[in-house]
Amino acid sequence: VFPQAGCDVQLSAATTARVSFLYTDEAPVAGVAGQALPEKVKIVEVGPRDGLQNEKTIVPTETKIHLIDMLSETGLPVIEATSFVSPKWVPQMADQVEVMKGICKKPEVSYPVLTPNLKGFQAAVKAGASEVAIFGAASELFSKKNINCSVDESLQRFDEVMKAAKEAGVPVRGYVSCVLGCPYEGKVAPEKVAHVAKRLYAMGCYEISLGDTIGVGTPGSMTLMLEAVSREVPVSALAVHCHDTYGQALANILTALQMGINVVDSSVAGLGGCPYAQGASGNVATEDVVYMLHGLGIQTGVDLSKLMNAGAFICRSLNRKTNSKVAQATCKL
Ligand SMILES: CC(C)(COP(=O)([O-])OP(=O)([O-])OC[C@H]1O[C@@H](n2cnc3c(N)ncnc32)[C@H](O)[C@@H]1OP(=O)([O-])[O-])[C@@H](O)C(=O)NCCC(=O)NCCSC(=O)C[C@@](C)(O)CC(=O)[O-]
Repeated sequence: VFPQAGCDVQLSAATTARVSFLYTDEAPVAGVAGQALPEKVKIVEVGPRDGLQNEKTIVPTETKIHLIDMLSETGLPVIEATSFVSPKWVPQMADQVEVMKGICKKPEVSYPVLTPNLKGFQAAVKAGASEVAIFGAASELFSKKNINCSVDESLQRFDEVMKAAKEAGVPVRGYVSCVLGCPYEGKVAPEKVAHVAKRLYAMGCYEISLGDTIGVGTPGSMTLMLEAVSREVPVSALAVHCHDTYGQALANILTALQMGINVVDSSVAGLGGCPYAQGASGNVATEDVVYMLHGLGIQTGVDLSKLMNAGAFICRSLNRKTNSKVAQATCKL
């Protein structure tokens, strides 16, 4: 029977034997169709922020803290913890200070937070954040809806954040949303994405995460977009951030890996969606990304079993089913 709200993955010995292939990272495959793949991939877990920001009911702060603490035990190197945005715009993130102060930070894990402007940056640093992310868009209308300013105005605001971050020695990641489509403008030209990515990189962002905010991309559009962006920003500084609305996220990620990208954003249990992109489903599930990468013989450092327990915990807490295919399959075995 499929449980209503996730399932616990404390497997019996017999079941473990049947599903042990799920946990191996010793698969021999080094490439697909002759394409070189990276040996290691850095996974940026965005569940506590991107995953929860769209929840209609306010998730208790203790639940958020417990989720982050569970994720910290999985071997994930980066866990985006919360965002320092206006509580009027995203009420779910209003407890950002309590979350930052409540989590047990592990020295080997980074806990970046979103900061749309200088006010957010200053509050984040005060709350103990040692890494932040700024978030722009390749689409004018999305920029307006999401952060209430044009793309150019947003870049000016980010410049202020970058200057303050440089002074404080805080590394900054940059997001570009709507890289493969916009909920308000439709198709987005790869050149627009490349332009914003280039500006963020030139400002000093150490990594640019390319967001398929509404999950409409395919390996074809992903290839064209990455070709354009990689003419302006080194591939080694790019990450992909795929929502799975059309079920294309894993295929798109594999395409990105084949093009030399080795940083992938994902969300435990596939939680999430963007409050300013109606109908977009969550990020690709971290469990599914880890399963695919380990199956390709690519190291992530992530313990899939512990990750699935974190996914089961948050699904139980939110009283919903997991969106991870791997977690669903394991529950059925
Ligand atoms: C950017 C603003 C603040 C502009 O919002 P605004 O209304 O234009 O800002 P403002 O400067 O005019 O200020 C209005 C009020 O907000 C306050 N304020 C101003 N800044 C802050 C701040 N940092 N923290 C707390 N409060 C703030 C400010 O103090 C003032 O308060 P009041 O005087 O009315 O009481 C607003 O639009 C906002 O918070 N937007 C956040 C939207 C958001 O979080 N979206 C989701 C994240 S992006 C995403 O999910 C995509 C991504 C990253 O995952 C990648 C992908 O999938 O594509």
